[in-house]
Amino acid sequence: MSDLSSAPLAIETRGLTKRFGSHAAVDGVDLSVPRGSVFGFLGPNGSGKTTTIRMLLGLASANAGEISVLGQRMPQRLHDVLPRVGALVEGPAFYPFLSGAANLHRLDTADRTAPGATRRARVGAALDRVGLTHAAHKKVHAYSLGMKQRLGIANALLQPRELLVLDEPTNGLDPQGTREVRSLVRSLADDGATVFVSSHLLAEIEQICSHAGVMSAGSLVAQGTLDELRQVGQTQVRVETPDAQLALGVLASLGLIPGTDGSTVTAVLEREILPESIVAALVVGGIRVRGFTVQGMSLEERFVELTGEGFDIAQ
Ligand SMILES: Nc1ncnc2c1ncn2[C@@H]1O[C@H](COP(=O)(O)OP(=O)(O)OP(=O)(O)O)[C@@H](O)[C@H]1O
Repeated sequence: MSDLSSAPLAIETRGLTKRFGSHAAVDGVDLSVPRGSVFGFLGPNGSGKTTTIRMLLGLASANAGEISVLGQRMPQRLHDVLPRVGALVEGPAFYPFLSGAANLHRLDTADRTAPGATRRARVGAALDRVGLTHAAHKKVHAYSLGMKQRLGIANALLQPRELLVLDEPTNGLDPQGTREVRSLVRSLADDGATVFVSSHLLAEIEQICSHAGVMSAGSLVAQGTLDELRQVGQTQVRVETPDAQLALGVLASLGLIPGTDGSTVTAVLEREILPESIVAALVVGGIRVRGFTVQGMSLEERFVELTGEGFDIAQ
């Protein structure tokens, strides 16, 4: 990558690194987030997602590496870039005894790039966008967590944004709040913004994202479209048979490394071996085949393989 600042990507990093003492919380990360994508930034707790996001937004400095956001170098072009970016990181601080609308007015007033003349209309539109018009004049302490989170997103939407960066927007929400925030994220992308959303929930990423990047212990271990991420995984063959021990022998004789739980024999399919030749060998070997399937890895299996950790797939 010769000139990072001319990249047609919404976010691009090269060798991005952040150390806390001797510990690299983010370690040589090369992110490529296409414009118009909903990019899921996935990883277990502590894998470096928030630290990366803070560097992207100029909230933390990097020890090494380069960052480009909307084609501009960060943090050098911070003041040009930030007005084009809406962010929800660690939840904005709302005054509990002010209404949702009053809080947004206050936050918009504090933003020197926000035109005062259109403030009232923009606050109304942002509340409408996140479905909070009915609660605009309710005090924030009476909001549910999901409503507070949506108010945080409304804050990010007070001005038209090309990029939205949302750090774990459904964290701590009940299933209803989670559904509300998810469908909001999906609809934000429909408006044409690039959405960069972090999560430790695989199901969430599968439901709302077009692309994903996977963090593990500070490193970006994979990124691409969801389909690309599925395809790089291994393909497995699965034979259901009462002759499991014999089938193990047949598969092994073909050069595969099979395993069995008693009635099912599985093996990772090597590229040079065709499924039909496995079926033929089983038949020739007199194996009674009750079922034969060839399946790619699910995203879940792929991510567990990549990170070496189980993911929360709930919700
Ligand atoms: N200010 C800090 N000082 C020291 N260590 C830190 C600091 N901030 C983060 N870390 C460490 O850096 C690592 C990555 O943390 P980070 O918050 O970026 O992970 P994460 O993937 O966002 O996880 P989570 O979802 O739990 O926030 C962790 O080991 C964390 O303890």
